[in-house]
Amino acid sequence: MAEKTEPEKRQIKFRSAVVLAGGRGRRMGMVEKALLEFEGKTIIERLLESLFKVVDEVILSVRDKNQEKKFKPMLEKFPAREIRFCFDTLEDAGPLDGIRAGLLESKSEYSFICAGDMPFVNFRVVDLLFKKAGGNDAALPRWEDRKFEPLHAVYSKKLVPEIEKAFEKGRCSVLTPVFEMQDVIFVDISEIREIDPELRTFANINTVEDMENMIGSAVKKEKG
Ligand SMILES: Nc1nc2c(ncn2[C@@H]2O[C@H](COP(=O)(O)OP(=O)(O)OP(=O)(O)O)[C@@H](O)[C@H]2O)c(=O)[nH]1
Ligand SMILES: [Mg+2]
Repeated sequence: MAEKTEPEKRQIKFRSAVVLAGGRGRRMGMVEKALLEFEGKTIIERLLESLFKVVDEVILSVRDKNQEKKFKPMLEKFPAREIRFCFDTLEDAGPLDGIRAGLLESKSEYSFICAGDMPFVNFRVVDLLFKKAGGNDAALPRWEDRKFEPLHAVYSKKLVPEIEKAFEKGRCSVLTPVFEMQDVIFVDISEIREIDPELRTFANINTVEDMENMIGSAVKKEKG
């Protein structure tokens, strides 16, 4: 994989987002995490409100029709927006199968892909990732210790054939196909920190404790 530092500037005109929601929420006791509510709003509503500031359509990547039914009522809050569902083809294969379904459903060459348990995704960071991805294969946030945020990144449809190859080899890790692409742009966390100093954009809710901490910090912010 070649690392590019100077991205070719090509503007992406139509932008899509794929929100992954097909997980089982095992660490939280099998709850529908995206539909968890705090301060009168669900995580998914917060996420969609932010995303629609910078994308033209959102695809909700769910397991199956049964799960779709649970999310349908929420769509009424976004009557003027283009929101569609896509469905997994494998059972419990994890986010990579949801990403494949989302990219295939997407009308755009480029999609921002994120987890549905991220209530504070920052639209300015999403905008930055789209700008970096234009003309390349992906824009992926990279931490100082070289860890990545593959579930908060922009990908082109070129990822789909790489996902197919990964599955053929029995690999389900999201990063496996990403690193097979040629032109992946890395966006250093320091650049994202300039937009979102506390990096709340990456916060995701995996446990009851995460949820309690998030509510606690929201209450503190209100008081302070
Ligand atoms: N479409 C789809 N999305 C998935 C699948 N597995 C996980 N995801 C989503 O990928 C994101 C990151 O996964 P996790 O944070 O581990 O969520 P989870 O799988 O529900 O939680 P745990 O069961 O506790 O690991 C979440 O938004 C999940 O909904 C899957 O098989 N299909
Ligand atoms: Mg998570």
